[in-house]
Formats: sequence, C-alpha cells, structure tokens
Amino acid sequence: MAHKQVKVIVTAGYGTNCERETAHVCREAGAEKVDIVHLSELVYGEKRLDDYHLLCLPGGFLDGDHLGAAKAGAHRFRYAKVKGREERLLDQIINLIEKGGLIIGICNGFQLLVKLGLLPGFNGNYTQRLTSLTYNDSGRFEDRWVKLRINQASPCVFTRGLKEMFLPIRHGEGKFVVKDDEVLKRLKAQNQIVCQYIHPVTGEPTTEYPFNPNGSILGIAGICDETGRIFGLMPHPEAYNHPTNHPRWRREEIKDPLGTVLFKNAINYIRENLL
Ligand SMILES: NC(=O)CC[C@H](N)C(=O)O
Repeated sequence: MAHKQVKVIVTAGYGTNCERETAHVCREAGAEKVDIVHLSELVYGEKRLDDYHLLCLPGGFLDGDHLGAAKAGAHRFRYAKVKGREERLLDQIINLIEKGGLIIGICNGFQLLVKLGLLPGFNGNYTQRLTSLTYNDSGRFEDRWVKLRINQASPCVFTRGLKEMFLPIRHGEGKFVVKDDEVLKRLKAQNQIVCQYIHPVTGEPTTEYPFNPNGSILGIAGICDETGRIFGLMPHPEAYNHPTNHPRWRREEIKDPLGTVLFKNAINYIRENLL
C-alpha cells in the first residue's frame, strides 16, 4: 500500500519572508511533504494549490505593502490567469476548499485572506469582502509578544484544545475592522472569532494599548470561516516552534503551548478526514 502523505504548500515570493520557518514548523508537526512554492510557479502552472491538503499563506511584505498590505497580492490571486488556462489562483483555492482542504493565513497571509474575501466566508461565499486589516492605531510597526485567549466554542480545527497562547506579533497593519455591525454580530454568533488579545491582569479581551497592539475591534487577533477549516491570525505561531524562542525561557519554566500545536491539529485533522 502506498504510504499516505500529508501534503502542505507554503507560498513564497514577492516579499514573503516567513516561508522557511512556516515550512519548518509543518515538518515538525509531522507533515510528510512540505513544498515552498514561489507564486510565479503557480501563475505559470508549474504547481497547483489544489494538489495539497493544507495551504499556508505566510507572513511578509507582499509587493512591499503597496496600496495596503496584501492588496496587490490579492489582485494577483483574483485576476492573474494561470498560464494557458481560463483559471485563476483563487479558483484553485476554492477548489481546495471544496475538496475539504485547510488554509492558514499568518499575518500578511491573514491580510490576504480578508482582502480576497475568503474570510469570513459567510454562507460559503468566499469572494465577498466584509472585513479588513488596516493601520495600527499606534501609527507604527509593532514587534513584540502578546497574550491571546482562544475561543473554545469556535469551529476552528487549528486551535482545538487550546485556551490561551503567548505569541509574537510583527505588523504595521493589524487592526481588524468590519464593514458594519451585522458582520460583527454574525462573527460572534457563529463563533468565528477565534483569538483575541487579552489584558494580562483581567485576562479579558481588550482594546487597551499595548496589550491590544493595533486597536482591533473586540481585540480580535484571528478569525475562521464557518467550517473552521480556514483560519487567519495576525500573531506568528510558526515563530514559536521551540521553547528557546520564548522571551523568558532562561528565567522560568515555560508553560505557554508552542505555536506548533496549531499545525499538529491541522495535520491530525487531515489524517483523520482526508487521507
Ligand atoms: N509580519 C507580517 O506578515 C507583516 C504584514 C504586513 N507587512 C504588515 O506590516 O502589516
């Protein structure tokens, strides 16, 4: 019997800068095949997004953040035709979703997911843009670690079993905003708010700076779609893949779960449901 492999694609190029760390954490989490693929290889039809079980859209500065983070990148996915075909990269992503695949967008990847409309994906509509990520209230790039609460009632398959996390952030455009109150109500009602920045003393979601690094509404740091298979977040779980990444590892016994857990959950889900 052929050995069944969990196949992961990590996109790269045009200013992406977290692809190697993201690929590393997927291997650590147990994926057998992890390919780093340049976006131009996808546009040239040399590789396909829907040949994989998990698509990782990593962090970085796609197209130099021109026009707003991931904005130009979203246009590439939405409009560029795959060489020789009447097909766009977004069509391949939708095909991957229809086949039951998983997607994680980290930081710049989360910005890409919301700017494409893949999130929040209400009613399985993956092209309607209802939310965005915009400039931090502080007006500057924020680079440090944050405390997060994980919503255990959320359908998100990546965060199963997690209650709180401590993860690094590094972004200039992380403020989550919604088109109108209806969108926010629905995100809440459907438990699509997966993680929120919390106050270290009260332990409650907060809009207070610096605990909320960007001014996100309700302290939202990450959301998922209705199926829980598409997940986007501003913090970088891939950058906390070993205890020595933790800022206090020399000073205390580290209890915060590694970011690797998110990828393990995804890979277990794939083994149980897709292989
Ligand atoms: N680390 C990242 O992916 C940064 C995303 C984006 N370039 C920003 O500054 O907001």
